[in-house]
Amino acid sequence: MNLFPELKKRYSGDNLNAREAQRLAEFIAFGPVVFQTARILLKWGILDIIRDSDNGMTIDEVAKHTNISIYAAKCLMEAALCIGILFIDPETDRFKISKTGWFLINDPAVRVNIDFNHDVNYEGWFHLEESLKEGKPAGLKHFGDWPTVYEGLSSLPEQVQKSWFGFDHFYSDSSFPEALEIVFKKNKTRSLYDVGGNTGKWALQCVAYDNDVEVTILDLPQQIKLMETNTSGKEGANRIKGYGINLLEASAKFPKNETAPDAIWMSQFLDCFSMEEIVSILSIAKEAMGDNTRIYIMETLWDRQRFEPAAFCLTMTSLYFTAIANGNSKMYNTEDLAECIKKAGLEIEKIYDGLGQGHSIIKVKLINQ
Ligand SMILES: C[S@@+](CC[C@H](N)C(=O)[O-])C[C@H]1O[C@@H](n2cnc3c(N)ncnc32)[C@H](O)[C@@H]1O
Repeated sequence: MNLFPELKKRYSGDNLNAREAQRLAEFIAFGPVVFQTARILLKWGILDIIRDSDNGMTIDEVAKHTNISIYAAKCLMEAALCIGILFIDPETDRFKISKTGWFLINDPAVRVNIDFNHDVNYEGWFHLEESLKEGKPAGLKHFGDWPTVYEGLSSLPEQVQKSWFGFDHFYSDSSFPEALEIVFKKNKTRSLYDVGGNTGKWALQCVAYDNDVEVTILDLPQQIKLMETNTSGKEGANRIKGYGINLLEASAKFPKNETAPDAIWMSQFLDCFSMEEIVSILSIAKEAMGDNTRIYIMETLWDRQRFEPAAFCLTMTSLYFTAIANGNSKMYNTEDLAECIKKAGLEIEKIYDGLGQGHSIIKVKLINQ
């Protein structure tokens, strides 16, 4: 595998000594309670008050300030010590926030991931084994009886929707400014199909970027309704059209206008499908392309991450796709997507890396154009 340098360094070889390896194995064994302890420390504001204290805090002080029992404070804070969220100042014997605690409080990506994992994934991952064996999202059952999470998105409980969209938007939103430059400045785009356009966030940015841009959002019919409510009355919304479609249906076709679109945009979309389905969707897209049309695939490809924690998040997120989303898709690497693009009879023209939180854009054209 052609990994980016930091990943290659980290993932080539077995780099821990025996004691570190044993500790990591126990960290894994207690993974669920490590997660819940950290989440509760954040939710109850315990990490905040310790950070804001002048000189750290004792267990009794935390119990008093947060109105919890000394027993609860002791359990949480002793566990936090061993997890590495807190440390004891050797001079004062008081608990202080570690660097890891600081990231838990301040890193927006960590907060989004905690909410996503607690509200959307936590219970579903109990069914990961079944999902892997059957290629079906067995962990989705407790939310509803849909074949994939996408049919259920608009009817998920409010808090679950909030965390799902928070996760989805956090990653794509931060890449949109650079993506706009690539799609509209480096390439002359006037008409764009936004495939899997979701709530219309990208489409709104496209029409605001340039007064001549027209966007058609292709998404599941129930999602199009949500998008229309979300975009209604906003600047340029009259240049956004919705097109309800299930791209997994055999008869699915992109809308056919007099001229082919300049751009077909797929952001965080192809990761919702198996490789076989991706080939089929790209083949459908190909039918709608003209010589000058380019497909822009924006994905967080885990092998192209500059920083290892990002690759970690992405390979873990793959298992959300397994247990909750659809049972057959993942966060892909470059090789996988390149294979699908080739099988669909298309060609990679260029790959732009390092957008926002670690997105790449694969620009795709018809062969020999
Ligand atoms: C992960 S979201 C991506 C949203 C957005 N493009 C972004 O970058 O934030 C995937 C989108 O694909 C849509 N989708 C999933 N399965 C689909 C299907 N079979 N046909 C059409 N759209 C689908 C979902 O409704 C959802 O809006």
